[in-house]
Amino acid sequence: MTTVKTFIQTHILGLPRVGAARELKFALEANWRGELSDAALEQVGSDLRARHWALQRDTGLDFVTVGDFAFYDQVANHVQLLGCEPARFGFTPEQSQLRRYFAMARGLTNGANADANANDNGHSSVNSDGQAGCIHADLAEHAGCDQAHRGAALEMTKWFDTNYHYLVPEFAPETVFSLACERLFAEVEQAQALGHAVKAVLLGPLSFLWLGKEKAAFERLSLLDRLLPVYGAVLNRLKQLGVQWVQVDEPILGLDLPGAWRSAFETAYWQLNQVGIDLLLATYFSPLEENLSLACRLPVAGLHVDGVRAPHELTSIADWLPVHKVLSVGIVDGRNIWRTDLDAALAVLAPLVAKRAGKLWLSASCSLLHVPFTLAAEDGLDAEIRSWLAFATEKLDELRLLKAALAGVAEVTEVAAEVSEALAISRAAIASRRASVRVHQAAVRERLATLPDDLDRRASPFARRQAEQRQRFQLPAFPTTTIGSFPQTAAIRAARAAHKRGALDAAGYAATMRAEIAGAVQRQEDIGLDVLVHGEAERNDMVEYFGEQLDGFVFTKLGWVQSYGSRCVKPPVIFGDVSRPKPMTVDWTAHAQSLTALPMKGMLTGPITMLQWSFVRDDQPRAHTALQLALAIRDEVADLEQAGIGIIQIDEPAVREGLPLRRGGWDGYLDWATRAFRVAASVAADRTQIHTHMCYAEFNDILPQIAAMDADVITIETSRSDMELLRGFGAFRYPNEIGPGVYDIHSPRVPGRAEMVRLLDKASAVIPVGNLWVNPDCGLKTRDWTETEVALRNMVAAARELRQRHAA
Ligand SMILES: Nc1nc2c(c(=O)[nH]1)N[C@@H](CNc1ccc(C(=O)N[C@@H](CCC(=O)N[C@@H](CCC(=O)N[C@@H](CCC(=O)O)C(=O)O)C(=O)O)C(=O)O)cc1)CN2
Ligand code: MET
Ligand SMILES: [Zn+2]
Repeated sequence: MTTVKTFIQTHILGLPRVGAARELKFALEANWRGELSDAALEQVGSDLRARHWALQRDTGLDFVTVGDFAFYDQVANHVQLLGCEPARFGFTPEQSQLRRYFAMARGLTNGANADANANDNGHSSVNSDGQAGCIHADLAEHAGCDQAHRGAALEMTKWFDTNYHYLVPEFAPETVFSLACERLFAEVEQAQALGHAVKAVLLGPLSFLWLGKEKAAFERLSLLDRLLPVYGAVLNRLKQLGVQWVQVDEPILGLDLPGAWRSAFETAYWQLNQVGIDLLLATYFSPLEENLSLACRLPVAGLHVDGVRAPHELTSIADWLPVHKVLSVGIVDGRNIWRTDLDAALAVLAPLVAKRAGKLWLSASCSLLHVPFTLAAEDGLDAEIRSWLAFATEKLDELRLLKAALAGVAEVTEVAAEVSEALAISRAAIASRRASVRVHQAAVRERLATLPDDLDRRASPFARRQAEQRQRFQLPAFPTTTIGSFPQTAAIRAARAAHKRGALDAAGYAATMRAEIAGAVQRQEDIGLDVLVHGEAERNDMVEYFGEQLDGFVFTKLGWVQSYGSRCVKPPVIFGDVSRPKPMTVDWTAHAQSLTALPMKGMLTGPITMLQWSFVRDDQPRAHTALQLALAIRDEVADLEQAGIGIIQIDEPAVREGLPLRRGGWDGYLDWATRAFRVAASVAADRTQIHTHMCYAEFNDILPQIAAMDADVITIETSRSDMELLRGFGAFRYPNEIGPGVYDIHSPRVPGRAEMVRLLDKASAVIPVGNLWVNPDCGLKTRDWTETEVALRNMVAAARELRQRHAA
C-alpha cells in the first residue's frame, strides 16, 4: 500500500492524432485515392485512439481524453455532431457520414481533374486540400465563376495563433441543429471497453459559433438558443454512458469579446449545467483578463487555464474560483517543445496546492496537437540538445513527475527515489541549456548590439526606387509572375528521399534539382510570364529548408505537426543565436537566372514567418530572435544582389497570424515584426526590387503596418474573397505596387481567362492600374503541372487583355 495522496489529478486537453509515424496521413490519402476502404480507414483510426489512450494510462494520467480524434479536423467533427452540414452540399441520406465529412473538408471536386492530381504522388498533393471554388453566396455574384458553388469545400482558416487550420462552419438564419452523429459516443464506448477512465472533450457552443462564418446578413450568436438544446442532448448522452467529466473548450474566453458574447456565456452555461454532468471549462492560448471573473463564476465544476501564456493570472484565479471547483492548471507548455523547468513549475504550483485542497488538476497548457508526438525516434538529434526537449509523449511524463513531486511522495521510498532521480535529470538538462556555449554566439550578440538605428531603411523613398526599377526592368503593364513554388512532383520528393537515405549522392541530387529548375524555367518562358521563379524544387518546406542551413537551428526526423487534414509540417527548432554560415539560395537562383534573359526572382522566407513556423527559444523575447533571423536573411539578400539577382521576394505569410490574440498586444508586436522585415530587406539597393507575399488572412486591420514594411511589391491572397480585401487597400491608398491573387491555388480547378479578367477589373477599380501585378494567390507546390500550365496560360492571357484595354 502506498500512501501517495491522490488529490492531485493529471489529464491532457488532447493529443496529436496523425500518429507517431503519420499513420493517419497515409491511411487518409490511400482512402482518398480509392486504395483503402472506409472500414480499413476506420480501423486505423480506432487503433490510433487505442494506442493514444493506452499511452495516457501508462503514463499515469487519471483520465484519458476522448473526442480529440478527427479524420480531418475537430471543428468539422462538431459540424456533423451538431447536425449543421451546409445545405448547399445537397447531401442525401444514402451518403455515408464519412463521405459527407470528406466532401465538406475537400469539396465535391470535378472528378477527372481532382483524381489525376490525387494520383500525382504519394502525398495526394492536390486533392487533400481540394478547396474547390469561390465563396459567392448567391448566383448573381457567382456569374463569373465556372465552378458550381454548392460543392466547394468548407473554408479553412487558422486556429487562433497556431499553424493549424480548421474548417469553418457556415451559419445562416435558417441553420438548425440536431444531434446527428454517433461518432463521439462510439469513441467513448471504445475507450470504456478498453477499461479507461474517460473524460470527454467538446468544443464549447460559444467558441463553435464564434469560429463559424455568417453566410447571410445576420448575427450568428442568435443561433445560440437553437444550439444549446443539442449540446444538452450531447451531454445527456455522455451522462447516460457514465462519463463523469466533460471538458468543454472555450478558447474564445482569451479574446477581446463583444459584450453580447460575454453575457451569452452566463445563460449558456447555466443551461448546460442543468444536465448534471461535471463540466471542465477549458481556456487556452491567452490570458483571461476582463473575462477572468466571468470564467471563475460560470456554473461549471472546473476551470482549465493556460499557466504558460498567463502565469500572472494563476494567483487571482486560485483566489476567485470558488473552492468547490476544480482548478486545472496548464503548467506544461503545449505550444513549444522545451523540457519543463520542473523546479520552477513546482514553485508556481506549491501555493496552489495549499489553496485548492483536493481540487487541483495538472495538465498541458493546451491540446498537444501543436507539438510532435515523441522524441523517441529522434536518434539523429545532437544528444545535448535532445536532452533539452520534450515532445507530447515526454510532456505526459512531466505531468506524472509533477504530480508525484507535489503529492508528498516522501513517505514512499521507491517512488521518492524515482522522482528525485527524474528531477535531478531534469534539473541537469535545464542547467545545461542555460549554460550552453552553443546557445550564445558572441558574434551575433555583438552585431545586434551595434546595429545602426537606420538599418531598417532603404536608401530612397518608394517613388525614387520605383522609377529606377521601371527603368531597369522595362516590364509591361500588368506584369505577370508567380509566388515561388512549382509542383513538388513525385519525382522531386523521391529524389530527396533517396538522397536522405543515402541512395542518391549529393552530386546526383543537385543534378536532379538543377534539371527540375531548368524545366520550370522553360515552362515559364513558354507560358509567357514576365518575372520568373526557380520553383523551389530543392525545398522540403519554405521554413524547414532555411532552418536546416542556419546555425542556431536543429531539425527532427519525425517531428511532424498537423497543418490541415492529412498535411503536416516539420517545424525546425531554434535553440540558440541564429546566424548564416554561408549563402543558402544563391547557387540555385543563379543557375536559374543563367537559363533565361527574363528577370529571375530570388525567393526567401522572411524573419517573422521563420519565427512563427518554427519552435522558438523561450529564453529570450521573440523580438530578439526575429532580429537575428532578419540579419541572416539580410545577408542572403545582399549575396543574391551581388550575384546579379535584381528582384528578391521575402515571403511573410505568417505576419498576420503572429498577431497577439488580444488587441492590446498588437502595436508592440507590429513594431518589431515590421522592423525585422525591413532589416532583412533594406540592404537592397534602390534598383533592386523587393517583393513580399502574404496569404491566409484578413489584412485590412493591419494595412498601415503592411505599408510600413515598404516592400516594392506585395502579392497577396485575394481570389477567395473575390477581391473584397482590396477595398481596404484601395481606401487606405496602399502606396506601393500590389499583386492581388487572381486564382485560388487551393483547388485543382483551372480558372478561366474571363474570370481572372473579371477579378482584375475589380482590382483596377480600387488600385491605380500602374501599380497592379498579376499572379496566383500563393505557391503552386501542391498542384500538378498539367493544371498549373493551363491556369497560368489563362492568367497570362488575362493580363494581356487588360494591357490592351488599358493601352487603348
Ligand atoms: N511550415 C509551413 N507552414 C505552412 C505552410 C508551409 O508551406 N510551410 N503553408 C500553409 C500550410 N500549407 C501546407 C501545404 C502543404 C503542406 C505539405 O505538403 N506537407 C507535406 C510535407 C512536406 C515535406 O516536408 N516534404 C518533405 C518530406 C516529405 C516526406 O514525407 N517524405 C517521405 C518520402 C517521400 C517520397 O518518397 O515521396 C518520407 O520521408 O518518408 C520533402 O519534400 O522532402 C505533407 O504533409 O505531405 C503542408 C502545409 C501554412 N503553414
Ligand atoms: C505559404 S506562402 C508560400 C510562399 C512560397 N514562396 C511558395 O510559393 O510556396
Ligand atoms: Zn502563400
